This record gives sequence, C-alpha cells and structure tokens, in this order.
Amino acid sequence: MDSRKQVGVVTGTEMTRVALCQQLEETIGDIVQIDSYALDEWTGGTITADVIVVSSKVLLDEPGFQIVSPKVPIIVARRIINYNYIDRLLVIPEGTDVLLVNDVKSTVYDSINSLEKLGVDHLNYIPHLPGEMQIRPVSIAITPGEIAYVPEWVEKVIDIGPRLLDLSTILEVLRFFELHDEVNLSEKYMKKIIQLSRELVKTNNETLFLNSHLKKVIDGVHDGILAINAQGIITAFNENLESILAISRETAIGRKIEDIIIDTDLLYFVINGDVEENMLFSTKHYEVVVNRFKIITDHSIVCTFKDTKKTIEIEKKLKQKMVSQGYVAKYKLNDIIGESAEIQEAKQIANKLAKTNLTVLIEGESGTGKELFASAIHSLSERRLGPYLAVNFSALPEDLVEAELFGYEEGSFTGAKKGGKVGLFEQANGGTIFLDEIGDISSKIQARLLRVLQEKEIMRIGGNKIIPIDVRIIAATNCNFVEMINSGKFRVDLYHRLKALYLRLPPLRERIGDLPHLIRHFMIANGKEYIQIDDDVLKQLQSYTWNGNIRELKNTIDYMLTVCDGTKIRNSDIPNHHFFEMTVPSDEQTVKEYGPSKQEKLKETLVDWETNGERAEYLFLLNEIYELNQRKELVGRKKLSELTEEHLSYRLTEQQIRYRLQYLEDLGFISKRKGRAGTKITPDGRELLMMDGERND
Ligand SMILES: Nc1ncnc2c1ncn2[C@@H]1O[C@H](COP(=O)(O)OP(=O)(O)OP(=O)(O)O)[C@@H](O)[C@H]1O
Repeated sequence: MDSRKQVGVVTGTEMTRVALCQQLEETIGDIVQIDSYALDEWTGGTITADVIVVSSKVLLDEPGFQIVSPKVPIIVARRIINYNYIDRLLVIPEGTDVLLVNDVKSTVYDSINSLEKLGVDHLNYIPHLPGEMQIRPVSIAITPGEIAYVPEWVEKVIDIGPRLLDLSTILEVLRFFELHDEVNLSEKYMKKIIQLSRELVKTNNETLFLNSHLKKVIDGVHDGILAINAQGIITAFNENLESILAISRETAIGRKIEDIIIDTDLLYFVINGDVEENMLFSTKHYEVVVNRFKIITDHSIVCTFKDTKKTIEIEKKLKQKMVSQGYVAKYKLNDIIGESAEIQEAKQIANKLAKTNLTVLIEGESGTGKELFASAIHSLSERRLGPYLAVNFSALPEDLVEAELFGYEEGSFTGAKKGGKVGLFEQANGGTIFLDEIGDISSKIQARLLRVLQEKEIMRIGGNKIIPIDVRIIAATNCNFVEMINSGKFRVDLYHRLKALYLRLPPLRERIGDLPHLIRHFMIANGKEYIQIDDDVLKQLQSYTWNGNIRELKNTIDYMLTVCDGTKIRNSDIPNHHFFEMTVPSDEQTVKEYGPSKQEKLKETLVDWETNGERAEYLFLLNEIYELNQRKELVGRKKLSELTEEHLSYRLTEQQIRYRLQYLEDLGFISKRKGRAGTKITPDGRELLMMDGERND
C-alpha cells in the first residue's frame, strides 16, 4: 500500500478536476498521493484523505459537498489563470471589448483580477454572469473553461482552460505535511515561467517580423492606407497617408479615429460610409479619392486614399509610352487636309465606317494617306480608348511576321525568347490593328489571317491554347488585288473577308485642287507659315503627276523650305530642273516580272554574285536601302558610300555606287525615282534578301 500522504482534490466540474490534478501531479506528485473528485460526477461514498483541497469556496456550501468527511482538514484553493493560454489573449488588439465569462460572480471578478495581474491588461473586460443580458454586442468572449455560459450571439470564444492553483496553495499543502523543504517548488515554477516567456518572446518576434514586413508592404503602396479596428482605433497608417493628411504615423496609430481626422465629412465617410464606397476629398495640397471597405471577420475598416493628380499623371505616362510604341492612334479626321469633293467624300465614308466594327480594306497609291485614315477611323470608333497598332508588312522580314503577329510560347523554336512572346493581335485586344501593305504577306500568313477573321481567335506558335481576341482589322494596300488574285498570289476568300468595308483614297493628281491647302499645311507644320510661294512654282507643282502622292509632296515642300532664302519659294528652289517633266513610273511598273521561274532566277543571281565575289557587296547595298526605306529616309549615294566604309573593309566611291545601283535596278531589285522620291527596294529585292537570310540560317 502507498505510504505517501494523501491529498484529495474536490472540484465542481470534471474539467477543473483534470486540470488541477494534472498540475499537482506535475509539481508534487512524486511526494504525495493525489486523488481527485468532481462533485457533478461523484456518485460513490464519502471522500477521505489527509487533506482536501477544494477548488472554490462556493463548493463548501453545495449540498453535494457533504460527501467529504467532516473530519478532514480543508484547504480552499487560490486560483490563477492558466498562463499556458494567455498568448491567445495577447494577440487581441489593444482596447478591444471582451466578455469575461465564468460560472459565478466571484470567479468572474477573480479571473479579471488575475488576468490583469498577469499583465494581460490591454483588453476592456466586461464581466458576464450566466443568464445576464448585455447592452452592447461584444464579439469576443474569454472564459476559463466555462464555455456553456457564453451567450450564443458571441462570434468568437477563447477558452483559456480552467484556472490553476496558485503557488501559495501548493505551498500550503506541502506545509500541511511539513514537506516544504523536500521539494524546490519555486525552481519548478521558474522553469515553467521561463518556458512560457520563451514562447512569448518567440511569438512576439514573429509578430514583430510580420508587422515590419506588413509595414514595408503598406508603405510601398502608392496610395494612402488607413485601417481602424472595430473600436475605431487606428491600426494602420502608411507613409503616403502621412503626407496626404499631414499627420505623422506615430501620432495616429493607437488613437481614436475621431481624434485624428478633423474633416467631419471624411470622418463620417470612414466610420459610417456603408452607403457609398468612395468619395472625393480635398486637402490644401491634394485631391484624393477615398475608397472604403469593411473586413467582415473582425469589423475593421480599411480605406485607401488615391491621389487623383498622380493617377492622371500615371495614365498620361502610360499613354505616352503607348504613343512611343505606336499603340495610340495619332490622327483624327481633322488632321486630313483637303477641300476637294474626292477627299471630303472619303472623309464622310470614313466617318460612317468608324461607326461599325467590320473589317475595312483601304486601297490607294503609296502616300495617299491610308495610315492616316486608318488612324482616324480608330479614333472615331467605339474602340478609341483601346490600343491602336500599325503593322507594316513590308517592314517586317517574312520569317518574323508570324511570330510578331501571333506570338509564341517559350521554347517553340530556336531563338525563341524565354517566357514566350505576346503577339500583336493579343496586344491590340480591345482595339484596332492596322495591317499596312497587306498584299506583301505570304500564303502561310494569309491562311492564319483568314482564321483570325473567321474565328476571332488566335493560337500562339508552339502553343495549344486558343486565345479569343476582340480586334478590329483595317488593312491597306497599294497593290492591284485583281491581278494578285488572278496570278494566285492572294487568296480570294481572304480578300473578300478583308473587304467587308471598303475605302478608296484618290491619288493627289485626281484632286490637285488640294495642293495649295496641303502646301500651307506642311509649311505650318514646319513653323514657316510666313513663307510665300511663287505663282510659277505653284503652277509647276500643280502640273506634276505626284506618283508618290502626299508623301512625295511633303518631302518636296520640306526640301524647298530648307533651301529657300528669304520669305518666298522660287523656281530655283525646286529640287532639280527635270523634276516636273518626268512621268515617274509607279511601283508595280518598275517591278520586273520574273514569271514562273522567279525563285530559280533569284537563286541564280545569288550564285553568280558568289562566283564573282560580289555577293556581300550587293546584299549589303540592298539591305541598307531596305533599312533606309523602313526609316523613311532618303537613299543618297553619299550616304551609301560612307556606309560601305563603315561596314565593309573598303569604301565605294559615289560613282561606283551609281553603277551598282543602276545594275540593281536593271535586275529589278530596286526602283530609282528621280528627284525627292528616291530609291526604293522592290518586292523582288526583299525576296532576294530573305533568301539570303534563309541560307545563313
Ligand atoms: N490628306 C492629308 N493631309 C495631311 N497629311 C497627309 C494627308 N494624306 C497623307 N498625309 C501625310 O503624308 C504622309 C503619308 O501618309 P500615309 O503614311 O498615311 O500614306 P500611306 O497611303 O499609308 O502610304 P504607304 O502606302 O506608302 O504606306 C504622312 O506623313 C501623312 O501624314
């Protein structure tokens, strides 16, 4: 039989019994024998022991307590909160109202007392007894193991477990048996306390880390941020808000919102703005839009303050970026100059076309303003706020066209960029894409384009996902489509799809009456509106055929404005005296027709050049002409001569360049126009360059 002294523990409930018994076992269980009883469960006979520890004074008056033998001495326990759970309380924000629920009045107040003594004094404890009414709703209840008494409407219950015996009660038990020298109780307690402190420090560090991380995040946001808890205490106030409200974070955090925000409209909105979600608010230096939202789980409120000026600036910058990348339509209908019936009619039609969403085909000679009209149609359409992208097919090397238009997935071909590429169609989503010189596209691209028009969807190269797109297509050409279709160069089905709507732009010679208006327009654009033009010069300009149309006219005016002395343009300022007597052949007429064996002939040319050691030189010249054309710069013999010195190991004289250009023109790879129209690479010239590119791959 156990010879140790017997301690009986009597509690009201089973839960308290288990907790106190476990506590005594851990502390003095090795020197005394512990038996425990809960009155609400005990059905056996009389309880005897050397001493009885009763968990609460109130139990002594309970009828059930008679089961304890009256001979046995009794120690009434002093209880303290179970510190193992107080970390659950420390995370509740300061000043929060909490119900403290226990079974009887004395234990409610005891619990509050002991919590405050333990340092958990940052909460606003509201004592709550079983069955008591509460006037204001409180969302959190704390109870030391008495969950049953917590009112149903409380949203969150924190059970900190039954209160434990305090150190003095355990010492009293030991003294009773005169065993107090045998066990170093304070050491055991200290160990527990140290362990608890460690956990608290750890939690505290984690909280500090999270707080500083969160602070960095909210300070990094470009808007002002304000958060208040359910009690109206400010819990977040970031750097941007400091400057908007001209209040420091240190002053604001932890204070009641009404002490900080003096503007009554704003205060009302922050606290009660359930109806509206945002409001405009002005300070001396700022105009801000305040957005407000409630966090349902803890009834806190978060507001963001967006500086409208900054927002507009950001939008402006974004727009500028888009413009520089060509994502915004530059022209409106008013930018199209001309009083003639022809151009007025074209403008009226464009206005009507803009109202629909259908594909438009614009036909017109080079330089008649096709891009200008496409841009104006977009600007007038419902899509005007969406992107506008202009793609010039003659500017893109054939093998790049597909990747540029449709994009690709990562690793879909050698040299594909990491992360893949978003194609132009995807980039133009919600807007308009202008496909210039559509007659230049290969049959492969024609087939893909047809699919875009039919299905309104694309698939990236190497991808398997179908991407729906909402893009309006405006295509333009200066080619004769009928000829191209007849010779099998262009798909008839694609042609019809593109030509859902149609706009023909008249060449300048058909509306020569517009010439004076256009000349004035270009003078103003050059800031030289004060310059007059000699009548004779005007007559000569009016009799010219202008195959390069408005672009050619613009170049001519730019030239004459540069060379003229004084305030009048005279005959001597005309670029060259043969200039207006020539009938300049159009692009198509200068392109040499190769017939069915064209590819063969191109290959033969490359082989010939290779054999004669001329390949690098001719291809270099062709490539430079191509590049200059893309940049819409004039191809000059002097410039080409300088470029040879820079990029080849020798310099070709201007005379040598002249011979070579003549030779390239004879072969149909370039077309040379007299005067300002300049030298251009022909489609065959481009094909030859591409063929050379393929060989290099
Ligand atoms: N009616 C006009 N009023 C003012 N400027 C014009 C007009 N038409 C064309 N231009 C100007 O002429 C130049 C050529 O116009 P645009 O590029 O639109 O022609 P295009 O038909 O698309 O040429 P291409 O077929 O060679 O691409 C541009 O500088 C444009 O601003």
